[in-house]
Amino acid sequence: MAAASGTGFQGLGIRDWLIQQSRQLGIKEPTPVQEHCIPAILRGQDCMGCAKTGSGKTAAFVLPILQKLSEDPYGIFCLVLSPTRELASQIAEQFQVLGKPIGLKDCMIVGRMDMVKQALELSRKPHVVIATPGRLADHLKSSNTFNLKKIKFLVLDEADRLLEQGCTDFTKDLEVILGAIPAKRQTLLFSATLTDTLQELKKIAMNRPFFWESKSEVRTVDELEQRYLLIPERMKEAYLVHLIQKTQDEHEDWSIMIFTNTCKMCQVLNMMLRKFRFPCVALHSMMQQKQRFAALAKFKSSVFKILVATDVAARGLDIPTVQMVINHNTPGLPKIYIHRVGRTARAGRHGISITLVTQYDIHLLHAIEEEIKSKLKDYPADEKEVLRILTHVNVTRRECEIELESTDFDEKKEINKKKQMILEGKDPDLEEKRKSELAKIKKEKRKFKERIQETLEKQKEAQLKHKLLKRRRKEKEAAKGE
Ligand SMILES: Nc1ncnc2c1ncn2[C@@H]1O[C@H](COP(=O)(O)OP(=O)(O)OP(=O)(O)O)[C@@H](O)[C@H]1O
Repeated sequence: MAAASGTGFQGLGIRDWLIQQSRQLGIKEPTPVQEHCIPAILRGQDCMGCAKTGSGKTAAFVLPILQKLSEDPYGIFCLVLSPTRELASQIAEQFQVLGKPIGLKDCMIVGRMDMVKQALELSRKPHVVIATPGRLADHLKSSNTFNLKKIKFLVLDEADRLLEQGCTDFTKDLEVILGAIPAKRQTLLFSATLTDTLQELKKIAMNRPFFWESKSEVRTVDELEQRYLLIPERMKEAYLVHLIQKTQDEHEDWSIMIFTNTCKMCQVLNMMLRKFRFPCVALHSMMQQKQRFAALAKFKSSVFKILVATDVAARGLDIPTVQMVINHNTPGLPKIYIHRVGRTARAGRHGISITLVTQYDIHLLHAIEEEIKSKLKDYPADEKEVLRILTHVNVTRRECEIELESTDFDEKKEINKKKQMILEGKDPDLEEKRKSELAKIKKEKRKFKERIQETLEKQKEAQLKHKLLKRRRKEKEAAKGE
């Protein structure tokens, strides 16, 4: 990985015990984001760091926080927020390893895990709390056995995701959390894609933050080979099977992450690839949390070399063995593309990404290229081979869909949706009614528009006929006159 030129971590003010500890993780020379952000954080400034995927942003905040903690240890000293439970777990691991010499006590507060156990851990005043916003807000609302009134550091990892109103909207939970922490604190915000939400983020970091952004024009790393494959929609899965087979034949030791856009598609692809005897596991938000952690652990340890995931795995996950990312769907937002492909080619390693693009997605590909300031190259696939397996793959995929439909997968999805609404303080039945009324109004509007269109067209037709008749009449009269 490109190390910064300078006098190493010592020159940045990091103490020897932390330098020793970092070495054990292969962190020897600071990367540019570390070189610039660590001194600012040690000086006591708020900090916003925007650097490419896999460039060491986590250590850029973990190291100075641990150093400050070692000078004045108490609990709860630091709160880190992450958009996903898997990422929270990874950050907790970095804190544990680097903070071992000072006997760091950390605590992870994430959804779908035992709430009572978590409340007990919080009451024991850990030094660092790493949390997803929803679950932490629940604890703050329901418990008085802990408080966050003395925290010195607030970290928002993947800060732009925490602020945007995507399918999981964190803004209400953030309000609760920001209301429970002191105004006098250091706020640290990191992501590979901060710039869209810069103004909102600046409001959270109140004290004119130190802002550092990597200079390079291209927004993905040089070590990443970015390819695309233009294919017909109905051949997507056949191409996917072909790509995986080819990669496994040529590079036995590679791990592959496949991203797709829905939980259902993720489940179907996983089932289908397993029928072709590929060693794969799935990761999506409709799985139980224990299953999610277990799937990720199996993939990380290379027991399974293929992970089929939704965007729940797109940000932050650091798995060095991932050499290839396949986008089963072209991401609708360039930002999501940047994070997905950033799961490979990390920390200076090489990697390849292949994005499947259908006839309907070409504009998305152009938007991605414009945003990352780089052109993707065509991937040469063996079309004959794909045609040979096409029917078999499509039949297998259909079988998996039927198999999944016979389970309660869709029902579970509905139940999860309702649960989410209740948590957001909405009444699911009322919402349902509102939705169907809205759909009715839309339908009526559409019919009305269609009727108007029809009338206009009829009028136009009549006018044309009238003109035509007039012209013919004139022509006849002219002929008679002659
Ligand atoms: N100074 C360093 N030298 C070598 N390796 C490092 C250094 N700092 C961090 N790393 C390693 O680089 C990898 C990527 O780091 P990290 O996960 O912090 O990236 P990131 O910038 O947060 O990426 P993302 O935007 O995808 O979340 C990790 O395995 C980490 O241990």
